[in-house]
Amino acid sequence: MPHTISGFSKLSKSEKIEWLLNTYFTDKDSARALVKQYWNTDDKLQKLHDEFIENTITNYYLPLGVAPNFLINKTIYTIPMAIEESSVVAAASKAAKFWLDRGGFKAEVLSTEKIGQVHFIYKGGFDKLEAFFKNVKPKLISDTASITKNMERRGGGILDIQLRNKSEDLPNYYQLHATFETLDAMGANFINTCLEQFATTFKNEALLFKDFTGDESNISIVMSILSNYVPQCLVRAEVSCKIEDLKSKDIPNPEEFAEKFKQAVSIAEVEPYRAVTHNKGIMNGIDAVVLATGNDFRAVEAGVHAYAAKDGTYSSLTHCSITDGIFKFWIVIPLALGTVGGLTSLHPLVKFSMEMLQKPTAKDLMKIVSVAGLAQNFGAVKSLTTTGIQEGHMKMHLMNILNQFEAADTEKVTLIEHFKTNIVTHSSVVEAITKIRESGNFK
Ligand SMILES: CC(C)(COP(=O)([O-])OP(=O)([O-])OC[C@H]1O[C@@H](n2cnc3c(N)ncnc32)[C@H](O)[C@@H]1OP(=O)([O-])[O-])[C@@H](O)C(=O)NCCC(=O)NCCSC(=O)C[C@@](C)(O)CC(=O)[O-]
Ligand SMILES: NC(=O)C1=CN([C@@H]2O[C@H](COP(=O)(O)OP(=O)(O)OC[C@H]3O[C@@H](n4cnc5c(N)ncnc54)[C@H](O)[C@@H]3O)[C@@H](O)[C@H]2O)C=CC1
Repeated sequence: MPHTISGFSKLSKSEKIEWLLNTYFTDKDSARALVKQYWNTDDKLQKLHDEFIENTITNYYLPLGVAPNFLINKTIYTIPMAIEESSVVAAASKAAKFWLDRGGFKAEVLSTEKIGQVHFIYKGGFDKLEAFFKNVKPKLISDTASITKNMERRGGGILDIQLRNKSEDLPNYYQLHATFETLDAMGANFINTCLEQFATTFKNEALLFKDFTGDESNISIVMSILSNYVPQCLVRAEVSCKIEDLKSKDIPNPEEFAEKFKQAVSIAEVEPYRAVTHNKGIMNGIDAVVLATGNDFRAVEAGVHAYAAKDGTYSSLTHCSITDGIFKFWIVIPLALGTVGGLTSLHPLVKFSMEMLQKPTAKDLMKIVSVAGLAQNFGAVKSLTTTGIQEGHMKMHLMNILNQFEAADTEKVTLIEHFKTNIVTHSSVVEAITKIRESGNFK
């Protein structure tokens, strides 16, 4: 019967593993061997990974794939993608190759402003609070001088602090709503440190403000934290070409394709059930690059989906137009990314990815990630509106099914050949593998 434990965090790594094995596993030797099999043989490298998080017992691998041939604003990139799902890297690569001959991707950063808030409770008149805020605002800024000095030297720092009255939404609730420029850093730690200093100064100065009476001076700070909703940290990526230039092996009738593609995007703009899946397809590309470059994918996910719902209904992040014979397809998304800080200079494979991306600035990375999302969506919607998604997806997923059945290399060769001309479904693969095994040819 599993039991709880106190002081688990203080145990050594081996002790933690032994506790787990004794508590949950019947075949302890196999479980121990598995955990250890995933340790890196280089002890120093393993220690680095152990120390990224807490209570580490082993490593959890994800494949790192690459999608070549991305032409973005006249530069060619090979994009690193860390993802577990088959066909994503292939679809991105295929879309990159498709647009390579059609002018490539154009991307531009529209804005780079990050947001943080001090949430507080104030019991008194708003006029007095406003007067206090005006009075204390310069000190809020000056008290953070030691924190912001380096960021300001680089050209960033605190952009503004506003007082916001939210008391109609929640009794006595107000905010300091601050905006920041964090340049090549995602900025979470910088922003949170500034906010906590704002909170301290704000609370202390309120106690001294002579116009506050009674309860008014006793401001209660609820919390100070950055927002992962960054609608003023936006990037736009686009592809476009003449409709007739869409013609290719898979697109024999470009007019019909363009219309149907645009309809598919329009459906995702108005129908939330479709929009969620449409955007999931976009996030296949975005998350994979965000992960490969050591960025915070939870922060990106939360911010992107909030942006998709900004007009009150969850909607598509991409858009399509056909005007004067020109097919245009674009994405606008908020992305708070870093190319310094966080894991970016610690994880060896992140450093490798950054070098492959030609050492991007945060703005460069915003463009690359938005393009990965757009390309991914192009690949998925192109398949959906032509062959259907299963043909390509299952072609790539075939290897996973074969591995589930522990197919030998010889069996794989035969079955891959067989499925070049047959439809891949889970049951058709099971049937085929059973058949060749029963024939006794390979085992
Ligand atoms: C899967 C493909 C690319 C096959 O497409 P294909 O036409 O069979 O590929 P091909 O063999 O003719 O190769 C053409 C190019 O595709 C790429 N490619 C092709 N195969 C590979 C491979 N093995 N490894 C790496 N790259 C590959 C590669 O760029 C290659 O060029 P080359 O390298 O030969 O010069 C195509 O059918 C496709 O793009 N399908 C869409 C798949 C997709 O979107 N998958 C995402 C997962 S499904 C999902 O989660 C999202 C979804 C669909 O629900 C979202 C939504 O609903 O919107
Ligand atoms: N809600 C959220 O999203 C939260 C996220 N986090 C985590 O915070 C981390 C990111 O925080 P950061 O403050 O970005 O990282 P960080 O704490 O590593 O700081 C990066 C620092 O790099 C320095 N720097 C050097 N060159 C710079 C340049 N060119 N531009 C800008 N800064 C430069 C700055 O001093 C900057 O503060 C991520 O690991 C994230 O997962 C932490 C708390 C909350």
